[in-house]
Amino acid sequence: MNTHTTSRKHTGTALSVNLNKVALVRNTRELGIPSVLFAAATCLDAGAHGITVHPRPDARHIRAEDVHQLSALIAKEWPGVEFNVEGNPFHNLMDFVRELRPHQATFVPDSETQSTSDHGWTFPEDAARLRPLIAEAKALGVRVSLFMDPEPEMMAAAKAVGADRVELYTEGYAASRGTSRADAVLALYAEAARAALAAGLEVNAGHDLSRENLTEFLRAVPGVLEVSIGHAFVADALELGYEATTKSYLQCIAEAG
Ligand SMILES: CC(=O)[C@@H](O)[C@H](O)COP(=O)(O)O
Ligand SMILES: NCC(=O)COP(=O)(O)O
Repeated sequence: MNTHTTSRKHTGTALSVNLNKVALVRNTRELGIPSVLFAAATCLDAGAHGITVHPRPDARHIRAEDVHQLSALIAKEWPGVEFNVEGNPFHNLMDFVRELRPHQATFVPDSETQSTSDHGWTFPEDAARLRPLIAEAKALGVRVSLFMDPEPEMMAAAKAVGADRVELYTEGYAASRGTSRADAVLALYAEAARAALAAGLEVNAGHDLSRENLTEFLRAVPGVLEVSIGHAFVADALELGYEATTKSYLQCIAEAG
């Protein structure tokens, strides 16, 4: 592979592809397929702006060697692409931050055994223990994003502990669509984003975003710099392939204006 120097400069929201579920399928046999690296290269070739992984402590999907290999691949072949590593900073995430210094670390308050991420940080309860780890990651040159529920009143506290960004946990939005609460829930996400921006934070979003709900979300919620999408993306890629799926999600972002 040669170095891909095509500019990754873009306006609007960046698409970061989460490869957890490629690794989940791979891990069901000892054959090394589907390849996480091939998935990353193909999605990046198709125009994705970044790669996200969530190496959980039980290595149910993304393993430590995946994180190291993706970090090396992006650094060597994709200088303009962002690598976002998610995890609980009180479990295994800081080891990756210290060793690999990814562009971004997304702090997620998951327990070691929970089936998926299902809540954000809370303040003031989490502030004292988060502050030094956020400072350490930033001192290493790593942008820190805190996984947060859409709670406008929590955004100033997220800024106060040193976060650069918040990632709005969007499962609640996805689940509300088609219900009587849909408009109110989407309005809450917009209010949370405005509160984050007013506090001096940048805004990411993720969890259960899909081709069905992405454009509506980005039209309603201001200032979203990055969406990280994995489960629906990989499901779509099983039917459409990585290239067409990447281009389809980029089109959803473009249609948001
Ligand atoms: C933090 C978050 O919402 C997702 O990024 C997370 O990576 C999902 O984890 P699973 O892929 O293990 O469900
Ligand atoms: N931070 C969200 C993410 O990376 C992927 O979440 P999902 O699309 O797998 O739900």
